[in-house]
Amino acid sequence: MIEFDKVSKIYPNGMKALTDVSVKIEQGEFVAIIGLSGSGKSTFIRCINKMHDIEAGKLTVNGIDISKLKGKEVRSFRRNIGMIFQSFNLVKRISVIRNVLTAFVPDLPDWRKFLGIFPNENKIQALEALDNVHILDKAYTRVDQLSGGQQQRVALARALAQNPQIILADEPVASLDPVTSKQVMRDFKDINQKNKITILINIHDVDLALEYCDRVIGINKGKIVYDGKSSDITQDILDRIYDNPSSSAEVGSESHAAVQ
Ligand SMILES: Nc1ncnc2c1ncn2[C@@H]1O[C@H](COP(=O)(O)OP(=O)(O)OP(=O)(O)O)[C@@H](O)[C@H]1O
Repeated sequence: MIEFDKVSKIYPNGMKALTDVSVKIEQGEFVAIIGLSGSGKSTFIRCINKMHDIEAGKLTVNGIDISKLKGKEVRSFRRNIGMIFQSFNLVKRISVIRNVLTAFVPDLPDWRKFLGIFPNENKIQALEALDNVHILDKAYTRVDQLSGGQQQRVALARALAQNPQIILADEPVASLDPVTSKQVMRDFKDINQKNKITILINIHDVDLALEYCDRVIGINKGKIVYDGKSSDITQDILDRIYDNPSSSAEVGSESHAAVQ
């Protein structure tokens, strides 16, 4: 379980990005974090894997108070958390499988790291992860020959190969076209249901959030203003989350309806 208890995050420049945030996320949930640009969505998910330290409150992950973790403990804690970025964060000039294999590097003895030789067991795990996201046929293709959607699937396979309990995804579909975005969201959903991995996604596309995620957390100026089922979201709730509702925040707005 991930538990925020009155968590506040203040950046060194004095910007209060999260204020008194309290929320619990159970193992196996699929949660969308929505809100205006700058509302604190990335900060929220990045605090969970300690990419950002918190200034007040308590943040526990599976009972561990993460503020207390140091050095090696942080690295081993992060092994349980896969991170996906909008920009994929892959090494473009090497093959898909080698990118996925990087998930195993921290556990390799130095001689293997030095020679870049992975045990067969790791190769099988990497291929299984690629199969899980329906991209096994691209295992030996160079990443720079793949489309954006395929690259995001490789990033997802790399996260899966870590065998994580939690996946944090920071705007994973923001740079993808609408059709590919849906495919990638479906992959997240499959993984969530099949492997019972907790998935938290920051997402700007409200329709995608409502279609694929079970729970929505709405953040406005660093505070949670909605936390509930996707199916309970109404236009009034979206207006509260987005202050000044724009077309992008409307459920089934024309721009999104066009892609369905
Ligand atoms: N490293 C930083 N130093 C100072 N302020 C920061 C830093 N990172 C984020 N902020 C500020 O904290 C607030 C929350 O930022 P955050 O990136 O969490 O928002 P967001 O909702 O993810 O935005 P977006 O949707 O644009 O990615 C913003 O006002 C932002 O300018």
